[in-house]
Amino acid sequence: MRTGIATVCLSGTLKEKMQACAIAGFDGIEIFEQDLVTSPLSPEDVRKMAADLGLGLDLYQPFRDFDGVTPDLLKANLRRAEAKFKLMSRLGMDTILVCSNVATATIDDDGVRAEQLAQLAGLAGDHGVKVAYEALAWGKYVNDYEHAYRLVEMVDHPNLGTCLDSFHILSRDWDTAPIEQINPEKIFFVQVADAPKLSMDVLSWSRHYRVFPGEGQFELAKFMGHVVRAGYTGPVSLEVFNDVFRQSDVERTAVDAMRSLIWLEEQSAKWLGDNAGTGTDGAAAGGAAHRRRYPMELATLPKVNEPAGFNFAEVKADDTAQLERLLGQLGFGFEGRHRTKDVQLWTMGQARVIINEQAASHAEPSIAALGFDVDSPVIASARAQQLKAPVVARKVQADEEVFQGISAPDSTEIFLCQGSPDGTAAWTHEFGEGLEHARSALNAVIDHVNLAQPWQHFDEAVLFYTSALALEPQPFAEVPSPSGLVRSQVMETADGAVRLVLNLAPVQQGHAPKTYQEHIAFAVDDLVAAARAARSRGLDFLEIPANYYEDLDARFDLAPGFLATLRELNLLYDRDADGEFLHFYTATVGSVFFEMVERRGGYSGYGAPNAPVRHAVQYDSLHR
Ligand SMILES: O=C(O)c1ccc(O)c(O)c1
Ligand SMILES: [Mg+2]
Repeated sequence: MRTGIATVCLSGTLKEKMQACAIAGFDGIEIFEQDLVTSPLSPEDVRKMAADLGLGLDLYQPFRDFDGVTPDLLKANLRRAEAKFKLMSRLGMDTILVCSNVATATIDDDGVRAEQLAQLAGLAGDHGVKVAYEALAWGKYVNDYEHAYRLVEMVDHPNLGTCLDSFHILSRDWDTAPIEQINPEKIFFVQVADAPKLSMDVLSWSRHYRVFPGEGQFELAKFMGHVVRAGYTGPVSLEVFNDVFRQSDVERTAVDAMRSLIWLEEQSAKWLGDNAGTGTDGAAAGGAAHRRRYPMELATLPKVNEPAGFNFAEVKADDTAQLERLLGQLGFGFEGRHRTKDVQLWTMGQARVIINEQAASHAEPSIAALGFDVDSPVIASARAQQLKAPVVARKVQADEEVFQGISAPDSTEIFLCQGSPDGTAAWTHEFGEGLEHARSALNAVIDHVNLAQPWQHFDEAVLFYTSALALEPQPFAEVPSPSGLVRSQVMETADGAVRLVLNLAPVQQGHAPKTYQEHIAFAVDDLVAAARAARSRGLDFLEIPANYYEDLDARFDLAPGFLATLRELNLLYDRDADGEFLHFYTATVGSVFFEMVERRGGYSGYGAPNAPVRHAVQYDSLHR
């Protein structure tokens, strides 16, 4: 698959964008006109720079408001087009994108449009240029890709084809199957963008909220599957208008973009494999053995299953005393220090927490690393590296388990660990030599981990966990807090064994105390007993206001004794059709706090209705 990206996706100058695209490994780029017009580089400079960087200049765009106009306007439009064709020859480019008219069209007649597009194609032919006509979702008369293709067929000129843009097609819910009926020679270009499903006007949605494939909710593998089945072999190019990406670090965004295409390529191949025999090549029915080969080559990745569970969580601090005290009060047992490193192991059943003492001096406690149980750490690591995840190096001694580590977008270190059927971890014997192990009596597992994401890396994180770790993004929620709305995105495995909650913290204001916090939640069988035991050990609970319990009673009509227990122990409660959820939070140390939960029945949520209470109490304790 030939990969591409439009310069409009990125921040910086044209030169910076081109360099970042080359570093990220793109085959080619689309030059967005604004980037050239505002550049000090001459077209010849750009042409040379692209050649030096090994980047193809695959598309010049956009050329707007051409078709369906009065004769006067047509003349002016042809003159404008000719100037661009001449410019393209200086750039060494041969394909221009012409979008359907959104502003100046006054004649809604396919005959007239075809006639005008024929004149454009003729002129383009004189200059060796190919015109890719794209239906914008908000085009005045042409806003459907099938309509755009009908016009291309009517004109029937070798220099006129169509551009398929996944956003314009999927935002309007157009059926993608008919793409397979398009003559592949008439598909001059394919653009891909994902987006969250929002209900708003399509132009604003397109100009601000597009994201890279895997970061939104569009069925892009299916879209691409139809494109591949049509027989298209040209560039598959990202065109993502996004307010965040346009102001983020250009090299990093380019890598995020490349990751999305590598992942999309794999997912498209998978879709084709899973849907063999369902398309126009149905004659080949019979499944993978008879799978037809398509002219576009799709690369795949090392395959991984979703992780089976958390192997460990690691918190890091300069002064670890508070963390040790909290874990002890929760019921964790100290399993000793590592034989060669300054780290401690604390366990409660299968919940393993490492306290890392190697933090920079004065560093506040924070979540530093997560370990996941995978089938094969080597294969999972190979996959992550092919998806351009940065590798984390950790020193190990000869006889110690080697962890395969990658760095998540928020810098949390992710370790791919060898899972075991009974949930134990082989590396624990490296801790506490000669120590009488103070095993905790409680049976517990890590239930979920909640990580605060920097605003500029939120979408990148969703793609990272989706593509590298096979976690599934759930529809995101917005949780009100005193410092703003917190966007909350659950990423989890189908069986719920791994649950990660990504929170987009409100932007920090001035010198206000750090309001975003992260936590690790442990699931136990009997939360009330665990809370009583923790209280007897002096645990500092997050104190829940009385108003909360009145509201809870109004909503759920709880037995008075049960309500009194919840109130007495600062427990929170939720219930849905599947079951019940009880939980409590500890006070925060640095940016970390802990949660203990009990899931009853098939409850699979996170107590989302209680999240605003937690945010408000935490805010209050920071501002007291
Ligand atoms: O928003 C636009 O105007 C615009 C321009 C060119 C494109 O290819 C596109 O998809 C959208
Ligand atoms: Mg487009």
